[in-house]
Amino acid sequence: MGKAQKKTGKGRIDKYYKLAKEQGYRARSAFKLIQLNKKYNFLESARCCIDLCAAPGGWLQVASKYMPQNSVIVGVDLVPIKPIPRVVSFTSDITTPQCRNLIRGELKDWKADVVLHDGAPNVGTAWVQDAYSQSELVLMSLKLAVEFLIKGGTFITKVFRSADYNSLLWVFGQLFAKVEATKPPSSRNVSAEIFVVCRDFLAPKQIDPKFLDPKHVFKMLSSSSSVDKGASSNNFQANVFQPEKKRRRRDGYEDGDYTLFKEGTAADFIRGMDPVSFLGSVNKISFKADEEQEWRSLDLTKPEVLANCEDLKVLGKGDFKALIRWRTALREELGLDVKTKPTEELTETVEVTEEVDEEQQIQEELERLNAESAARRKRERRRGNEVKQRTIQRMQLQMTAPLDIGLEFQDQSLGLGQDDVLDLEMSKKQLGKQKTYVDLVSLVDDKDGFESDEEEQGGEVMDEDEGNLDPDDQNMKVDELEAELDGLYDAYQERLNERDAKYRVKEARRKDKSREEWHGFQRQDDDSDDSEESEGGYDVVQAAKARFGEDSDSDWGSESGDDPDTSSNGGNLKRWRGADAETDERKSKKAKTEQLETSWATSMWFDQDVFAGVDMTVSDDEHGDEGMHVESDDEDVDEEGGENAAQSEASESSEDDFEVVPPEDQDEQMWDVEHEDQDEINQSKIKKYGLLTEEAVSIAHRLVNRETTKTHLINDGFNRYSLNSKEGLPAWFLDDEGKHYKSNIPITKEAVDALRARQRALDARPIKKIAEAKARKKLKATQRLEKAMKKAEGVQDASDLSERAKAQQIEKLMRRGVSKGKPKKDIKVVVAKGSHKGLKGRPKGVKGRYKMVDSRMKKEVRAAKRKDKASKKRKSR
Ligand SMILES: C[S@@+](CC[C@H](N)C(=O)[O-])C[C@H]1O[C@@H](n2cnc3c(N)ncnc32)[C@H](O)[C@@H]1O
Repeated sequence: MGKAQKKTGKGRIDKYYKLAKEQGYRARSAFKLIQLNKKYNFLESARCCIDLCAAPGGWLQVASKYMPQNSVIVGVDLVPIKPIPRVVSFTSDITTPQCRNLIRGELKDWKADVVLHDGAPNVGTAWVQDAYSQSELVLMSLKLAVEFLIKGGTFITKVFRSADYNSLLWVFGQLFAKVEATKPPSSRNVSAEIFVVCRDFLAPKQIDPKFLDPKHVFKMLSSSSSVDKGASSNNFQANVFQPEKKRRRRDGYEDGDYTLFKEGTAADFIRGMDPVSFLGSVNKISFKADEEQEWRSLDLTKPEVLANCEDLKVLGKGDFKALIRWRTALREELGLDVKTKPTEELTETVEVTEEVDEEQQIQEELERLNAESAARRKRERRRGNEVKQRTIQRMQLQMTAPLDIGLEFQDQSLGLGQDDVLDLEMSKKQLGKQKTYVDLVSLVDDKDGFESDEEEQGGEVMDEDEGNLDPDDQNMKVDELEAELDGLYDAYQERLNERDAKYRVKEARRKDKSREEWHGFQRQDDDSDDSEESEGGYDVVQAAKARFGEDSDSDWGSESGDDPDTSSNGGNLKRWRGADAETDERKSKKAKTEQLETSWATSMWFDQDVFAGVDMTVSDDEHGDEGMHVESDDEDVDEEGGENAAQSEASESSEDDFEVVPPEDQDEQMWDVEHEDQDEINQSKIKKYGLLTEEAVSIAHRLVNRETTKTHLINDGFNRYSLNSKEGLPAWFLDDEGKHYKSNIPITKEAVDALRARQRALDARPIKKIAEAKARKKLKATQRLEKAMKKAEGVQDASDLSERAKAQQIEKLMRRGVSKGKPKKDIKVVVAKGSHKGLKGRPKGVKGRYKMVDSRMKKEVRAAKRKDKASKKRKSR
């Protein structure tokens, strides 16, 4: 595969660009004509050629090169073309009669053999030109071509594959014997352009003007595709009352209509037969005529109606309906309509006026839409509940972690492929057509007005719908919506956090306590030299070291047990011997603790609003276990358990023992009681880790240097950021405020340097793995020594040995005890080179253990390792 083409700027440079430069063509498009001519050979025999839309003149250069000497070549373009030998060029718009006259003036009564057209609307110059679509330009060039082409002549034009393409081909087919569409290799694949080569001009005596009239040629098409384009009256209706996703006018503007802003008169609206499509097609309703001015001053023309008439593109469904109601009332007032009976009766009436039918139609359509949307909401709610139930079941079966619930929940709510942002657009669609969401959305995209209304489709609130709901229902809906939005936000946060590597590590540690801290080695039995099992920890070892002094090197290993009271070797040994039984107990406790943690996390999770209303049965046992969790003797768990216990205790006591009393003083609400214990937490953190932020260190420096006082600091604490009530504010808002709405405490260079120095000191510590390896080594040494001592005791007690023999044996044992274990046997590595490769048997001159290696083997070993690693990775996924 070749290199991908760059798309922008100089990146557009490609083979043909370079070739054009080399060969002196003004545009790379010259090669398109060269290639077309190579295929159809129309230039060599041509005596007269007209190039429409010819600037900068690449095609003219080609024509001049390939056409016979003394042939006539005329080029026209909106922009001036630099002179080219043998070419006459002028500046004109090919859609104007002036251009036609200029060509006529140049050719006199000559006819052209070839008419070329490579035009494209000049996007970005004059907007009217922009709007003039390519297809219309093609039709205009055809109009000139049929006027100037000789019978049997060739017309070559560029068209874009669009909705108009077939219509154009049909017209070409009426005027030329052979019509072929082709894409020369130099035309970029990414471009939708295609060249149509029309040969053998039929030169009919009479050409039906409709063939060259864009209104006529593209009419069929627009009517056939009107459903798509949203241009038919039906669709306008749909646009107003059931806005569909806005479709851009990719096919260009409507015939003869090149403006975006349209004004309609009130008379048209009132007297017209299709008020709904009228509303969908204009931007403003004006009151200019005398009659309209009178309507304006009528009582039934309320100020809201007038305001609505000012800009229809910003109206919602309710506003449109108000306008329709106004129209009906006015028509009745003017005597254009008779007052109609209720809908049920109307259905039985056969002779109803057309307008009444229409109103009724709208009414029915609206009712149908309301019913549909209600059913859809219900379906969605049911589906949502099913998913929640399923997730809870899976949770109970421990098939999923609380985090997964968020993801599933978010998946089903946000839809697929929307995980980069908190997508309000999707959420509001998913969450139904609720008023709250409109409020939310209006914050975001109100500017788009009608367009956004259309794009939001069902998202627009059915004002009357809401009006029909009783307030309780509405409140419930709003609560539901808010809860779901909260859930979505949580899931979004979850997702953000999960992308954060630090958070992932934290989570992994939280879930797997064994990863959090290394707890040293667990004593298995005396002979075991497997060091994988661990209990104790480097930190504990260090602490023990600190407690018993650095000099007792051989002792500290034995101190690594959990019980600090056990200070002697003997005591530890006893502990270790009893460790088997204890380990089982500990394991079961640990498992229980983990289970408890999960259940705590689960209950926390299900405490969220979003699960309100879902029937969840959590067994009492699980709750009851929380107490145990607190009592767990595991150090780390204890810490968390303490917190959890405190929390659960607080919540329990608040539920059982206290009655919640609404605050008497409004001011009290201003205080952030939720984080009352934050100071304590901060203090304990500072005690444990020291000051951690530049701000804190800066303040500390200032205090030490007497640049500030405690009172000052307290006074500074009362600022505009400190007394904000957080009551009732959504979580996403508070999060955002937490990030940005806070005072900036100045930091000093010294503070930053101090923190950096501390960090460097921390980094300079031996890494955990080294510490672990050292500790392992020491543990083994201690084990060996103990073993030796035990054996020595046995030797000492032996009665059949002389004192001398005993002494010798004990010495030997002790030597073995303090030695570094069995020395590793030396294995010689013999590299098999040249003729030795692949030879079996001991190589000459090599004594002892040996291993033959060669380069092939090295590669194979490496490959095997690679494969092993890859398969491990796959398995772990
Ligand atoms: C792709 S360029 C033509 C390149 C030309 N074939 C060449 O090889 O140098 C399209 C040209 O169409 C011209 N054009 C667009 N609309 C026109 C119009 N209404 N009348 C005349 N020229 C027009 C633009 O000015 C532009 O120069």
